[in-house]
Amino acid sequence: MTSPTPFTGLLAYPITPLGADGLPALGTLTRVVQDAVRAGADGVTVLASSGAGTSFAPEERAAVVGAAVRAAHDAGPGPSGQHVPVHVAVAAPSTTEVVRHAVAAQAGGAHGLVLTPFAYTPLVDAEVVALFETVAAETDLPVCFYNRPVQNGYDVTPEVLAHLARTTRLRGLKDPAGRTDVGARLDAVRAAVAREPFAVGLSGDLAMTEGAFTTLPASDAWHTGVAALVPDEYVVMRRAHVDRRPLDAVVERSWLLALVRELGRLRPVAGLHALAGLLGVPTGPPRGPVLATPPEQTAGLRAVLARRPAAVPGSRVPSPADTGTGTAR
Ligand SMILES: N[C@@H](CC=O)C(=O)O
Repeated sequence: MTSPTPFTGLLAYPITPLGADGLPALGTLTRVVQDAVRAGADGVTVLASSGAGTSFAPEERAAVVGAAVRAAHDAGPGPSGQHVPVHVAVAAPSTTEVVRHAVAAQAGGAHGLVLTPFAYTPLVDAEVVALFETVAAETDLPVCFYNRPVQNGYDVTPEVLAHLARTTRLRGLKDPAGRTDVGARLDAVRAAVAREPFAVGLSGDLAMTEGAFTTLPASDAWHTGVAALVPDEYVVMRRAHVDRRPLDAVVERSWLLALVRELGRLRPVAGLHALAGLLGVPTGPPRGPVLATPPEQTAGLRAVLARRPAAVPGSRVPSPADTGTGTAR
């Protein structure tokens, strides 16, 4: 990373818990966000894919953003000694709607935006650039590019990132950790954005957990939905990865690997809701068309949870090594 950005460190992406009425359960969300912050997460992103952001109406999104911002603030300072930032994912099928979400997020106290280009037909560079530049003209918030090449049919190039880092407040990338030649990709992005404040981050729990102590290259950030539900173990793994202390992390890493492999057998968001329920975080199933995980498919998750390490000593103690990569908010 070339200089401070808020998209740095371990960034937890909570589900949006739902009540029996099908509406966002703000008390439960508050608890999830506070647990993640107190465990040592460096930031929180609501309403992304784990949080099923595109399934909520504007007033529901505003309530989620407000609850998350309050929760993160009330949880006290994070590892950097300052309150952790809350980012809001603002994907929508039209630029008008993205801008509306972005403006609302800023009004609701968000500290950053996470934006993935979203369309039925894969977009081209000029359309993506126009989208990000339009958002930048309407809000002051820093933006993280959420790159989803498989799902969106668009894979952002280092050149487009460099352009946007110059012309907008693009300050980060969330890129798949499982892509081929991820190390070369990160190097190419870093070289392209070297003149701007920019955090090069990864996502994909399986690739990150499998590779954390072997092939996974160093990155400024990990973006993860699983970390929002089991933050203690994730904080330990991230810090061990950053500090290159593999032996300290082996218990948590082994357990997380088993957990993410089980989650990989389930549908993505529904699997996180099932995990939440098993962890005592009350939530209904995600909104349709996503279906709830059938109870008979949760045996593997139950077995992994039964083997959860009893305690994660020291996981709530801030590590200068993790914040020393330039985090500043
Ligand atoms: N891709 C996830 C975060 C990483 O696990 C999301 O958008 O919620």
